[in-house]
Amino acid sequence: MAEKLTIQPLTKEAFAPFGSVIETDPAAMRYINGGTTERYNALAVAEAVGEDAKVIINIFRGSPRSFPYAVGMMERHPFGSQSFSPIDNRPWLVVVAQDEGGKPGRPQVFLAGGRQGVNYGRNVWHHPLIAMGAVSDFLVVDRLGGGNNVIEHFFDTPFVIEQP
Ligand SMILES: NC(=O)N[C@@H](O)C(=O)O
Ligand code: NI
Repeated sequence: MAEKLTIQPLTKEAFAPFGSVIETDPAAMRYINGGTTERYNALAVAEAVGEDAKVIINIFRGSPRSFPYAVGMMERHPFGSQSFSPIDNRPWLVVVAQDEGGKPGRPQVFLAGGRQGVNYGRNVWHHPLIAMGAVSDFLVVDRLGGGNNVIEHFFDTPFVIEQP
């Protein structure tokens, strides 16, 4: 029987074990350009290590997932971080897990607002992009380089996310 996963709101504090939240945090803001621009500074740090490693900027166009949704696998990127920032101002889901002996533990699900992005730290277990409601574009900053940068784990029994 698939275990149901609860959904919690995405906050900087709750997400801290997994990475950073990319949002207009007043604590990170300073005025630049003669006061015409608010700079929300250093919300996350992109990391790229290993052979020929580069930080790259991408757009992912995610098709909406249908619910109830089965979380059957998680992945991690050993050579770099990976960030997702929504372009279409639509809520989406972030699914992460702590590492337990080299495998993901019980997934944790966060509901991200349309103006909230995340940066998964290097090697953090996460589920691939889960867009909701309509085809949604995300600005993605991650790593290009040598070696295999994706490790996947498939659960013996999927977990399930009911309709958010
Ligand atoms: N495959 C790919 O680049 N995407 C995944 O890493 C993901 O987290 O969506
Ligand atoms: Ni990924």
